[in-house]
Amino acid sequence: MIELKDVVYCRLGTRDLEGAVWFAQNILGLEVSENRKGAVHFKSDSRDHTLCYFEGDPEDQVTAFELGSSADLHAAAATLETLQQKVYYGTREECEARHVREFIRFSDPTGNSIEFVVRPAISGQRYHGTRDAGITGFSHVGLCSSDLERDEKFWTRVCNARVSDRIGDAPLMRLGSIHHTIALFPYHKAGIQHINHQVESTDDIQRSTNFIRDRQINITFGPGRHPTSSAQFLYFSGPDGMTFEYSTGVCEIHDEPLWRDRQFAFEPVGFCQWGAKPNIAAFED
Ligand SMILES: O=C(O)c1cccc(O)c1O
Ligand SMILES: [Fe+2]
Repeated sequence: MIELKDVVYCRLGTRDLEGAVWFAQNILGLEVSENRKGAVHFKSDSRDHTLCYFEGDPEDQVTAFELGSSADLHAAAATLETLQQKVYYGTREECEARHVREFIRFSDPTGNSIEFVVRPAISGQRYHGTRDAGITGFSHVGLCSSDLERDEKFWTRVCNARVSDRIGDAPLMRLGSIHHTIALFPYHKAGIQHINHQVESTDDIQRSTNFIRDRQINITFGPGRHPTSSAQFLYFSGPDGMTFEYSTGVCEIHDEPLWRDRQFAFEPVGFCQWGAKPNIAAFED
C-alpha cells in the first residue's frame, strides 16, 4: 500500500506566464515565493510553495503528493512498476526546483501526471497575499477520470485514499481527517479538474464573489454550499480554463472506522444545497 500523506503542489504549464502570474497574485490572491527560469512558484500557506506556473504546454499539469520517506518512495516506484506504470525519477536539478528531497513521476490510470515527493520544504514564513482573499491554504484537487470505478480502485487500493462520499460515481477521498484531498470527476481526458484553496470564513466567499464578478472573471458555480463536505464554495475560471475553488468549513472525519461513505445524486442538488447550478463540464451530465 502506497501511503500518501497529503497533496503538496500543482504544476501548470502555460503559454502566457506573465498573464498566469498576474491572475495568481491579483485575482486568486497567492504570493510569489520564487521566480526563476520560466517558472514561478506561489505560496498559499506556510509551505515553500503549493502552486507553480511554468512556460510550457497548458495540457502539462502535475499534481504532487507527499510520501513519508525515501524507502517509501522506492517501494512505491516498485509497486507502480509491477502495475506496468512507467516511473520517472526526478533529477537533482528537478528536485531542487521543486524544493523536495526526491520525487518520482508517473501517470495514473486515466493519464493524469502525478508526482510522489519526499521531504517537501516548509518555508518557515507565513503566507500573505497582496490581495486579501482570506486564503488559509491549498487543500484539495479534483482530477479528471475517464473511468471512475477503475481510478477509485487505484487511489484506494494501490494508495491509501478512503472514500468519504460519492456524487454519482465520483468519489471524494480523504488521506487524513479532512473530508477530501483528492476527488475524481468524469471527463474524457486527463487533467486537473479543479484546484481548491480554503479561505477563512463565509465573509471571504462573499467578498470574493463581488471582487471576482466586478473584474469580469467567469464565476462558474456558486456561491453555494456542498452537502457532502458542508463547505461553502465559489468556483471561477483561471488561466487556460483552469477551475479554481475557494471553500470554507470543510468537515473532518474523526470516527474513521465507523464512517460510511454516503451517496449523493450527480445532479445540481448533489453539488449544492443552496440551489446554485454548476457551469462546469465535469459536474454536469
Ligand atoms: O467539498 C465538497 O464536498 C465538494 C463536492 C463536490 C465538488 C467539489 O469540488 C467539492 O469540493
Ligand atoms: Fe472541490
